[in-house]
Amino acid sequence: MKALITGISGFVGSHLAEYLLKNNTEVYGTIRHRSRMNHIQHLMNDVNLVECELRDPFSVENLIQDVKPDLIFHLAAQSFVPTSWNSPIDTIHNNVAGQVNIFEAVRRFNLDCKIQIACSSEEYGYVDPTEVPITELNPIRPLSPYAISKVAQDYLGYQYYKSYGLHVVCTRTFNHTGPRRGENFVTSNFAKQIAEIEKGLKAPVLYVGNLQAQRDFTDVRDVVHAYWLALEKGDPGEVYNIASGSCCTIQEMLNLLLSLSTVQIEIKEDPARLRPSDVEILLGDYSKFHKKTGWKPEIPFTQTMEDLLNYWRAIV
Ligand SMILES: C[C@H]1O[C@H](OP(=O)(O)OP(=O)(O)OC[C@H]2O[C@@H](n3cnc4c(=O)[nH]c(N)nc43)[C@H](O)[C@@H]2O)[C@@H](O)[C@@H](O)C1=O
Repeated sequence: MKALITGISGFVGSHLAEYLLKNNTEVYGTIRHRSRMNHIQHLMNDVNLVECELRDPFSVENLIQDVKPDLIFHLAAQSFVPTSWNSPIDTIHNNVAGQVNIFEAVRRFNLDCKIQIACSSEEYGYVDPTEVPITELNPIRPLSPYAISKVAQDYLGYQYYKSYGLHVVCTRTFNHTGPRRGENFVTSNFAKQIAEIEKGLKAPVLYVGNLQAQRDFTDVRDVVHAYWLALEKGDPGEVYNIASGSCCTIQEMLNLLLSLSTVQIEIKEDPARLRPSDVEILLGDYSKFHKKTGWKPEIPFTQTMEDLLNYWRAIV
């Protein structure tokens, strides 16, 4: 079994590569010339890396023709919400064109393969507090260019399934974190600041944005297991929420991190961290996916946050 991971050098890509290798799957992954390889350095002898620019149809055609994967996990994306306000067209083009190029190449070469697309809870956007937990039938009310790009990816998956019979399974994943999470994202950003303060590398002041938002966090190691099951047992043309089924405010997540540290820290709001519009609450119902695959999250949130903090303690 040959699996292709787009964005293998990223946070989720590196965890998925580890998971697939343990499952005796041959792993191929796309990188770009400017990709940082630190997350997959330890896997270099076990995975096959292919340089590919997903925005370039020729590059993607060569990739699909050369690798001929049985499974594609399409993770590569511009995934940081604030960046999408600074460069909306770039985010939309990157995320949408990349996926269209993959679909078109698979279709044109008549490749018999299953494709998982990494969509997002951000697609739900504005959610009334009476509308939680969020099922796949909740309204889609995106609040950022990033969310729009994910809605487009999501609906393209449905359209290519209906129009051409491509085996596309869409996962709408809620927030996820764990070791190697990029430092821009809130859990990692706070954990890194704490690790730096503990080492005396930074004054004991932790900068924050909106602490009232509520998010549903799953461990990345549970998420990559879900992606595997999505292709093993999920139905093509279907959408599945991947979530933990509980949520906390960002303030509560911060309190948990602070409780794992011994240093005294002052909290300060940094206005630059506030967004033009923030999704207030995301709390997912993953029962559709559970019924289909038996998946449920296994790793407790406290464990995830402890592992994340220790990850930063080891590298700052
Ligand atoms: C499912 C979805 O999950 C992620 O999107 P996100 O929820 O925007 O993730 P985040 O970690 O940037 O923010 C979470 C919340 O935390 C608030 N917040 C407070 N203070 C800071 C702060 O200092 N930094 C950041 N980044 N956020 C902060 C911020 O305003 C927001 O309410 C991506 O993986 C995305 O790709 C995806 O698909």
